Amino acid sequence: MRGQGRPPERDGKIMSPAESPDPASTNDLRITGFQPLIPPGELRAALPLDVESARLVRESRQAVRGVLSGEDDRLLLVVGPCSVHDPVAAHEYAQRLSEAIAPLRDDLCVVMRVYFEKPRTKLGWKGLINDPDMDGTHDVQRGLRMARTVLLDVLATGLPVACEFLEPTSPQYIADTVTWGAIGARTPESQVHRQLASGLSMPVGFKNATDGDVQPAIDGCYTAAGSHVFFGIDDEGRGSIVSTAGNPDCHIVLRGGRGGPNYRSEDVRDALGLLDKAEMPRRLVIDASHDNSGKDHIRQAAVVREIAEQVARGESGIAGLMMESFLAEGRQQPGPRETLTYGQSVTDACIGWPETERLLGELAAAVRSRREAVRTAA
Ligand SMILES: O=C[C@H](O)[C@H](O)COP(=O)(O)O
Ligand SMILES: C=C(OP(=O)(O)O)C(=O)O
Repeated sequence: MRGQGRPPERDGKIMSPAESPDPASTNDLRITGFQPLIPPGELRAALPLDVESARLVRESRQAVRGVLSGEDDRLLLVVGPCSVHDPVAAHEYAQRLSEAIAPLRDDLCVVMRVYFEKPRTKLGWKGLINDPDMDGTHDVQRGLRMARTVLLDVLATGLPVACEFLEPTSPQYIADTVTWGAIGARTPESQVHRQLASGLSMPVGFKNATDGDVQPAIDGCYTAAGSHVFFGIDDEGRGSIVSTAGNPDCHIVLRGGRGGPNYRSEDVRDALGLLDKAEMPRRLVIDASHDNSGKDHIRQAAVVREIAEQVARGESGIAGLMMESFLAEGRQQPGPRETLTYGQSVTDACIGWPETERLLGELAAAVRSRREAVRTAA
């Protein structure tokens, strides 16, 4: 590690070269700290998935697979806050959503967005796991515990959950609770994330890249379907060589790009054409948020309605839809929890609850119309 002898210590912690420069050292010169992380198996044992929730995860993964393959003619709906920053508000949202979708289950296969890892365009709050107190103290151990507690709590309301996976080792701590995973728009081309997806136990959506290019997402699905060998950690937290079997349940997600949106029927047709060329199933998910709505929650609701119209007209390539929704509409700057508006996003602007409820009903109606359109055409 360092030049000669024992590395210097302060308060029982090994000091990094950045804290105690050693002119002879060539290593870790810009690392300012290492803190041991709880082993994944230990966190899972401390906050276990109960039998009922494990059944929910298994069955909902199977349901999502059915919708993605087209065997199940419902619409997959991944809906919830852009990010979770307040476990209490996340719980209230989950309870409301769980009640609201009960009568719509024949038409919608709903998974709640419970996102803890936020990829940033430049700088910004990186989510509850990375900085649970939103104040730069980065208590990651606490963040992991809080995240897992929220996941178990949402499952207890009867709702399956969706997460984006960003840190390559974080799934070891939480993925057993997750029904649908996302590889976000900043990472579909990343080999690390493609390898990661190849070992995940749930269906995974690869987003198109931030420039709007859909091909990296298609290549991501293809790559993740294969087996891989890469660096990771095991349940004890030991650095490991990880081997995976490959994930056959990957699909693309259209989320718009710098050049504009890609949710319209001509964009869907183009994307399905690319899937044909890649000899992949003609099924995709559309995210109504992000560059499909310019991160404007009012526009997002209009985009959801335009996608619902395509579904109602019989577009069978649209397997699912993503929507960012929370209790209060809009967004606010992250900050100390007690200063924030309850139930409002601290990342992207979200559709508020009353509009969300209306959209759920409209989407279910669109699915019923699609069923009818398909029957009539047959
Ligand atoms: O979904 C959330 C955001 O779109 C994503 O984290 C990027 O946010 P940023 O562009 O504000 O950094
Ligand atoms: C970051 C997200 O989306 P995207 O990767 O499409 O920007 C998200 O859904 O939280």
